[in-house]
Amino acid sequence: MDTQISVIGAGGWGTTLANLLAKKGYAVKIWSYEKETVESINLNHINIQFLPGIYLSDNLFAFTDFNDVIPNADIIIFAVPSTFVRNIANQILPFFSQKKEYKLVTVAKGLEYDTFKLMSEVLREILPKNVKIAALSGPNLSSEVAREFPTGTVIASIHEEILPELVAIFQTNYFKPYAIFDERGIEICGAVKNITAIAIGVCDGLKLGDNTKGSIITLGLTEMNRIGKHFGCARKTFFGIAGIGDLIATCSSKLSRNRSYGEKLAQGKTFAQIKIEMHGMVSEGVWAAKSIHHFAQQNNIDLPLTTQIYKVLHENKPMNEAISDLLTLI
Ligand SMILES: NC(=O)c1ccc[n+]([C@@H]2O[C@H](COP(=O)([O-])OP(=O)(O)OC[C@H]3O[C@@H](n4cnc5c(N)ncnc54)[C@H](O)[C@@H]3O)[C@@H](O)[C@H]2O)c1
Ligand SMILES: O=P(O)(O)OC[C@H](O)CO
Repeated sequence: MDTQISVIGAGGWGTTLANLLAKKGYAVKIWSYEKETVESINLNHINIQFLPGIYLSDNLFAFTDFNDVIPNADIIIFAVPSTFVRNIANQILPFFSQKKEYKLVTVAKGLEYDTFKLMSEVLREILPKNVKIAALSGPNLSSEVAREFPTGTVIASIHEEILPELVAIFQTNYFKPYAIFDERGIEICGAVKNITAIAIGVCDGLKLGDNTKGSIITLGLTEMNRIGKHFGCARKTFFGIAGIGDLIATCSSKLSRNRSYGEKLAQGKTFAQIKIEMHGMVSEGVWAAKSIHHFAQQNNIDLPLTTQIYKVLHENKPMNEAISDLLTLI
């Protein structure tokens, strides 16, 4: 296993992908923002904060210094939440060698909230041309993948030639990547489904019914499609595994941080309480709702679900009112 693989970001998903590859036999290096996570992985083979309960492979080595993980890597998995992507990309920039080619796979599910840029766009803006970028997205709740539950995913890139190698690297007997070319499409799907998941969590917290949730998931899919159309994405991407597949998984799962964020909110918890309960994990949909709402306003895209969730999260609109306003708009 000569390919050198590094993962930037040791949250639930970065650690899961790193461990999947380490279990395949690659010696995987993972960079963590938190020093305690590095110690937890190296000394005890567990990521106690972000992936508790999963024993990590002896082939996984954690670091806090980019110099240990970037220069010699062939494949880099970029797994920090979208809010931190620009900052971390700027930090890793000096560590790339000019003399070799890198493949970088972005797995974050969010947009840059003030510029509306996709993560691949932010990364291409900052990183050198010898870094070829791809995106990976799908119905991939980290602790299910970590427990080897059969799961599909999609890898997409404008550099078609790198896809076969990436598919082969990630493929296991429980994780099946499909290559497609609609990189922007899968990134939009990943960001937008989180808003719907928060809405479904609100329905759960308010103890509303399955009819309500079915209506909202349908609206979420419609909105995904509308935004995607604006970005020139392929319609079939939204009806594929990274679109409706991830929408169903995230909205129906007790494990989803976005769905439980909405549920906790509807149970009357404050933003501060929820933040403490999430102990460092992120709910990307909170920022996606703001970003996509403003983007839609500026571009005259009608997104009633996103608008209502934005109002609940950022303008303190009562949740019952938001759901009933929404369903009269369907
Ligand atoms: N967890 C999942 O099931 C899952 C699955 C697919 C995709 N994703 C996506 O992967 C991305 C990474 O999320 P995650 O779930 O691995 O993380 P997480 O929510 O489990 O953990 C938060 C992460 O943010 C990092 N962090 C905190 N402050 C930071 C800072 N100032 N600078 C840099 N990093 C900082 C932490 O070190 C940690 O890695 C997100 O976009 C998420 O939507 C997550
Ligand atoms: O826990 P969530 O809500 O961030 O969702 C995780 C993954 O994106 C599900 O595919």
